[in-house]
Amino acid sequence: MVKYTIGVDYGTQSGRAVLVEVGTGKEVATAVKEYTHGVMDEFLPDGKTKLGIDWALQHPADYLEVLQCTIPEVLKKANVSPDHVIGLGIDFTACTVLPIDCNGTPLCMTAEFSSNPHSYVKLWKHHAAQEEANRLNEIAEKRGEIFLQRYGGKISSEWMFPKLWQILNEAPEIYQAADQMVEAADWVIYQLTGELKRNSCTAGYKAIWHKQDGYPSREFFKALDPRLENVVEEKLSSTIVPIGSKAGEITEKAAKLTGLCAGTAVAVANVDAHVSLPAVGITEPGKLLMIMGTSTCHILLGDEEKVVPGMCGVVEDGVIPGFMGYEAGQSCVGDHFEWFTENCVPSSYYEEANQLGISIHQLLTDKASTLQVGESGLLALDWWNGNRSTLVDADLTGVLLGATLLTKPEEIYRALIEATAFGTKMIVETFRKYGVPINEVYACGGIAEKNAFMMQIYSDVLNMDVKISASSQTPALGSAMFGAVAAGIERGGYESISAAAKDMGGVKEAIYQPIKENVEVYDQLYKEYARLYDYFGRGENNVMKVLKQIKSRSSQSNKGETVC
Ligand SMILES: Nc1ncnc2c1ncn2[C@@H]1O[C@H](COP(=O)(O)OP(=O)(O)O)[C@@H](O)[C@H]1O
Ligand SMILES: O=C(CO)[C@@H](O)[C@@H](O)COP(=O)(O)O
Repeated sequence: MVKYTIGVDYGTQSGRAVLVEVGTGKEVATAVKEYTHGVMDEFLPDGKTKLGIDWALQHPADYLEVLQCTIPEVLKKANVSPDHVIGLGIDFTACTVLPIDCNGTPLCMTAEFSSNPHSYVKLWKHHAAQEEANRLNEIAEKRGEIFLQRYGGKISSEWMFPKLWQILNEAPEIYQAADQMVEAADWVIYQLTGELKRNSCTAGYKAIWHKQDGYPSREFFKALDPRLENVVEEKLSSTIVPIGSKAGEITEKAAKLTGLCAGTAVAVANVDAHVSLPAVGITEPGKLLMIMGTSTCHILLGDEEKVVPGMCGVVEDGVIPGFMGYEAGQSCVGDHFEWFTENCVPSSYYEEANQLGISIHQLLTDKASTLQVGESGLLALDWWNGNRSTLVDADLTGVLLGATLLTKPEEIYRALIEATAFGTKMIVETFRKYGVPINEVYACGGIAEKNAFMMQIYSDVLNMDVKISASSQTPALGSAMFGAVAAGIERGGYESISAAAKDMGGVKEAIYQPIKENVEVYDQLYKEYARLYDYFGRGENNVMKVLKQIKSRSSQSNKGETVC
């Protein structure tokens, strides 16, 4: 009898489920659910409570809706009975964190706190804790905290402790009322199995947890703020469980929600980027995977723990047990293009796209692909949502250089694509410079799937072959594979994620290869990009931060509305 496993991938805008055949990795059915509340970056669901600059929230009810809609849909589409499904795995954006009470209820879903913005899920790209991150980094550096090295020298404002500290500073009542602060990934597993177990991947990459040393010391937290001295015991106390293990089984309640059988094995939660590595078949060092969507994450295995400036983190067993897992990232990739299409493209382009029956992205890509490398005279810095690696600074902003009265939308679109490719090259060069080899490059995610022209640019800029994941739902496939590992051999699954990767992961046959003439021009453009990167990013010209301060002051004095 054929067995199946399900993976659910929680992205920035939607959640997707895929039903996969165990053994072959064949994706039998997929279903997507856009989040009902989307990303809340201006107002709470009441439409009145205004959010501050750089806020980004989600609503946890949307996560349950994903389970409720997509799992029955894939079972129905594939005509598969739930008792043929042996396991379930999920992956999530991270650090995406929420306060819950002692029953596991999110504080934003209680009458008392539903109009308090700090009670909601702080999405990975919530960047309003930069001040806390700056203070944390200063204090950690002064105290010579060695954990800083494992995070490239800086803790990002996207990660757990800056976000918790922001809650404590701005809404101490929420901090007090929270029984636990949890990654959304772990909260969903809690809803499925009835047990709160924290996964070692988010704990390691996002919450400064180390397999041997645990969390930073009480003294460190006390030095940040005396109220944080016992943050670990008070707010993060539940068990940390290694990825690749079983979290529990579907409860009766979760069976009603999902249509799965009670008792189905559920894997410990994982992160969307990290879970993708085995799904493209990577189980060894030297192979960099770019997970390209709203943002890009770069995941790489290594044999040794090296200190690489500006990486997001190196975590033992963080991706595949037995290896060091490295992460780096760019906070703004697809978001960059979305912003551009929503704000800077004339209606005539939309009309043309409509007439041709293609998306605006496709139209701009088609037009951009007729240009020669360097023809537009434009160069951009890809910091529309800050810089995650290698500068770790959410206060950096975008730059477009070289525009004239003749500049066309497709030229800017292309410059934005190139900027993201240059940003990736900077990351690749930094890893290599600090002793972490990168010999091959792979890509997956929405963009790797949808935009061939962009992938060719990456190959040209990196001057390397780029291989593409065989799956169009790579994170979900990776999660499904972890689901099969949670089920174990006795239920028809796998003993390890490496064994599952051999059978179920892989890449497409077609490979993007660098085009020599393009490589030469891109080398010149990259030199200029690297100069701008240092100039604006390493303190030579702090104009971006000055502008941000002025913006913040002006917007606060502008209105009488509640601004959080
Ligand atoms: N053809 C395209 N080329 C480049 N970017 C695209 C294209 N189509 C959509 N995008 C961008 O891809 C992003 C969504 O990526 P996807 O991988 O589907 O989701 P997520 O990041 O939520 O997992 C959006 O930011 C969107 O602007
Ligand atoms: O930061 C991480 C993983 O560490 C991602 O979850 C985050 O960049 C969001 O990913 P997406 O762009 O939504 O795929």
